[in-house]
Amino acid sequence: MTNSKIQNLKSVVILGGGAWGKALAKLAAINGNQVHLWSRSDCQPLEKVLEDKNAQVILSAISMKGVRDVASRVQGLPLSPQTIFVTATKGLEPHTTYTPSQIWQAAFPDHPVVVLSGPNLSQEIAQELPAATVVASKNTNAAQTVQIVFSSSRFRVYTNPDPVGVELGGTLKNVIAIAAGVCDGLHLGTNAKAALVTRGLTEMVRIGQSLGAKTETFYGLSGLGDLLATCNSPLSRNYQVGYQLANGKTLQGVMANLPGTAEGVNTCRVLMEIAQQQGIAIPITEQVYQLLEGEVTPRLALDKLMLRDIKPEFDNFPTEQIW
Ligand SMILES: NC(=O)C1=CN([C@@H]2O[C@H](COP(=O)(O)OP(=O)(O)OC[C@H]3O[C@@H](n4cnc5c(N)ncnc54)[C@H](O)[C@@H]3O)[C@@H](O)[C@H]2O)C=CC1
Ligand SMILES: O=C(CO)COP(=O)(O)O
Repeated sequence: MTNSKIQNLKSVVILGGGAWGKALAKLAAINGNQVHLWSRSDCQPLEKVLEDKNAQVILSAISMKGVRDVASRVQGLPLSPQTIFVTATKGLEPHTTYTPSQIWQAAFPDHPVVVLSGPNLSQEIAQELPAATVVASKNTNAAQTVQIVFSSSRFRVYTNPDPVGVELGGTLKNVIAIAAGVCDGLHLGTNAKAALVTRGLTEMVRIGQSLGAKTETFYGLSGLGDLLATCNSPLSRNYQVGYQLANGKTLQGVMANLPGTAEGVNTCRVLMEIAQQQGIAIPITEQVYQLLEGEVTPRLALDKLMLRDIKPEFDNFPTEQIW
């Protein structure tokens, strides 16, 4: 290894020993970084791990429901002021509607926070199949440091200056993936799936714009890229939720047997709060919400989407400039 490569090696602590935490730990370790994976079932307490490891990078792959709790535990610990926080969670906090990076940034206002998100089904990454992702931060140096930690011949990492957009792409697509699972579970065909995913992207952009994201980001890896991966793979837990609901299972039954976390279920509820507060039209999300609440059947949800008022494809289309 060259001297400059050795200088770039980091002490990395990964919080969360689920499917994604394990896959990311493996990616950082193959580059020679010193990696410690912590999970709440470990015998070593979090406080002891962070004191011992003197982490330069702390990455959280905790599911949404645990993020605030873990961030508060880390908050009281003595860390180097240069420590970079990376968040790989794809969810929204109920009631506050905060994204994970907003929780980490509020807990550590003087530290750089980087979002890592992209089309990254962990089982494929664990099998060492090629994939690409995005690391986004307002702090360019921090994003570049994290890019080096994870980049390899099997994992291509891009930087992006729009952390909100990157984080929301990974979060919002989970709800559309539930709808895509329903679409496939009902055998509605390729045309229906294409329409659903495309209109789903429109909803993601609308919400993203209202929350301060850049529209272009949704057409990149962390938006469209992750939407395509998750809506087309039975490896996605969110897709599985929709698929099994379409096959007559109850939400409770599906969740009881799901391997790991399907964040889209909680995200859908939070999105309904945001959309109602801000008057944003999100018809697909609304039908997913009603389905999850047991208020409609998959077939009725489909009919309600197909029979909405007819309208132009785009809001505010600049017709005179085009024709
Ligand atoms: N599995 C995947 O393919 C990918 C997952 N993600 C996201 O990463 C996050 C984690 O996903 P997975 O690892 O798949 O889920 P998982 O269900 O396999 O693991 C979740 C982890 O969070 C930990 N956790 C939950 N609450 C906690 C608390 N209060 N205190 C401490 N730890 C707590 C669990 O112990 C577990 O280690 C989710 O937000 C998911 O959307 C992102 C990209 C890919
Ligand atoms: O985010 C993911 C792929 O990028 C994982 O999707 P699921 O959480 O639906 O399994």
